[in-house]
Amino acid sequence: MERSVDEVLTFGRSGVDIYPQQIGVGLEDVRTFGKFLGGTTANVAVAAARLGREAAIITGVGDDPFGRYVRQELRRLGVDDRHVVTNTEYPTPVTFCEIFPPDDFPLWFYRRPTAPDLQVRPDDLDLDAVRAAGVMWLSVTGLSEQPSRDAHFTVLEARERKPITVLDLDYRPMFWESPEAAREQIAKALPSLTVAVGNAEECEVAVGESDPDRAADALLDAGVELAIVKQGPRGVLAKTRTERVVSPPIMITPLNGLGAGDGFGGSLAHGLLAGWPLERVLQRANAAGAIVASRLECSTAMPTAAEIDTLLAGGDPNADRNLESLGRE
Ligand SMILES: Nc1ncnc2c1ncn2[C@@H]1O[C@H](COP(=O)(O)OP(=O)(O)OP(=O)(O)O)[C@@H](O)[C@H]1O
Ligand SMILES: O=C(O)C[C@@H](O)[C@H](O)C(=O)CO
Repeated sequence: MERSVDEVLTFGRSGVDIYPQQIGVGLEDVRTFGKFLGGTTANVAVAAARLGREAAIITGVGDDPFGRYVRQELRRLGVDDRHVVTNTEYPTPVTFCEIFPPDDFPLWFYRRPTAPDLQVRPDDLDLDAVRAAGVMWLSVTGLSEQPSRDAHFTVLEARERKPITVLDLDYRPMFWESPEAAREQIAKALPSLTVAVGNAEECEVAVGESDPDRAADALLDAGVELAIVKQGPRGVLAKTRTERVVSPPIMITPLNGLGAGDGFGGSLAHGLLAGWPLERVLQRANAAGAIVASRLECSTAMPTAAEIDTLLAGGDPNADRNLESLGRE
């Protein structure tokens, strides 16, 4: 039976992550790579699916083997691909990274002049699905160029500020002429959102504040009901108009921090839908982010609820992982 309502519907980047299997060396010296589903919003959808949510993604893929791989992998990981648009003009993008633990993970995007996920048009959208979704999750990159920008604002209009409508402040400078250009579009979007989530640097771009408290206040002033400022290995700050919660990080040995924010995001969507107290939502999202940071890749690194429980109980959520997925040869 075809599903009609998505609990978590994301909209944005998808592609293939080609990540090195040697750690601590530049791409010029990497010998072998692994192939994984990637793209921040694809990862968030997978993270939510892994936690038991019915998740789907609006995105575009090329009419090529990597596009077929993205669809196949989305389905394998529990994400519905019925809103995925096949674009015959541009290839599915690939993304490389370099892994220099504990905190340096340069990303190399191959998606010029554009990628299918930024070519999704307002006409491609199933607005009934957009309106019905429990969580609608958008990211800032989707605002960076047309026709994706119009499609994003069409989604926001259709949602009529229905909770839970989230903007991931995810700012990747290569997609923008300047931080100011991004800030202009984010400012237009913020009044239509109920949740904004980003790290301190992204908050600086979005609202001109990198201090976590001031950034959260500025996001609330701009119209959201919940503002979350992620601070990597320093944990998170979340604010509503009546509550302020600081959630400490869960210690883990980091391998590749890329995707930690997406693991956090999928778990955040799950916890907000469950209606848990903010403190529990954040604690589990932090644990999810930490687990992803301890693994090589992004999408297939997203934890199950049992793995989050294990980490929170002081155990090792990677005890049963194979060595390759932990970046060890
Ligand atoms: N090294 C780490 N150790 C423990 N927890 C971590 C670590 N890195 C990230 N986390 C957890 O994951 C959450 C999200 O990570 P981070 O702040 O790096 O997101 P991000 O900047 O959006 O990352 P990305 O966009 O690369 O996925 C953090 O709030 C934290 O709880
Ligand atoms: O988000 C992206 O598009 C980059 C990735 O391919 C990768 O999955 C990642 O860094 C997730 O945040």
